[in-house]
Amino acid sequence: MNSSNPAIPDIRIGQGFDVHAFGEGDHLVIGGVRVPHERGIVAHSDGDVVLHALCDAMLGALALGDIGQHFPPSDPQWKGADSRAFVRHCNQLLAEQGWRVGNVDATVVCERPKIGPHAPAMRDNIASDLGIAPDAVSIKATTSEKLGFTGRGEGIAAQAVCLLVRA
Ligand SMILES: Nc1ccn([C@@H]2O[C@H](COP(=O)(O)O)[C@@H](O)[C@H]2O)c(=O)n1
Ligand SMILES: C[C@@]1(CO)OP(=O)(O)OP(=O)(O)OC[C@H]1O
Repeated sequence: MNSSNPAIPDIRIGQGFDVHAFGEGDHLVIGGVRVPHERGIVAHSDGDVVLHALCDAMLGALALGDIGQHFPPSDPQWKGADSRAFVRHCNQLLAEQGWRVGNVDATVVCERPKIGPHAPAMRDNIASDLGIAPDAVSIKATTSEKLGFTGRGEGIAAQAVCLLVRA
């Protein structure tokens, strides 16, 4: 238990989920990695579903709202934004409240592109932005067996969970 307040446990858990539609373009940004693709992404920012799900997991762990409340899609300053900046900002919010991320586990859902070859670079990016080891960051992927919007190749989804521990 937390030595300063025995009523507050020393761990918190958060989860996040995000979806973006495919649109015009020739690449996606996933986990901070530019992945060549025959479609682009429809989004206000760079549309990085993994990092958006991660931000929501981090914010959710401390009940700090969601990504749209911190970085409103109506705000022009986030147009085309690098979502790694959102992750670093969320990490700073956690640090200010005395928390750090213990580990992250994320799953990307899409038929294509193949995520596996890019997963090590995504893990490195996230680990670097959170100041934790790459082996505390897991990136997995699955198709949806050609079912639903991801199965039809209309878009991409990601979910993430993270554990927070006292800094
Ligand atoms: N976009 C994707 C989807 C899947 N993978 C990898 O392929 C494995 C099999 O996927 P199923 O949906 O057929 O179970 C999956 O476990 C991933 O390793 C991928 O890299 N990128
Ligand atoms: C990231 C933000 C930034 O304005 O916009 P989008 O890139 O459209 O992505 P979304 O997942 O809809 O999250 C909301 C916004 O915070």
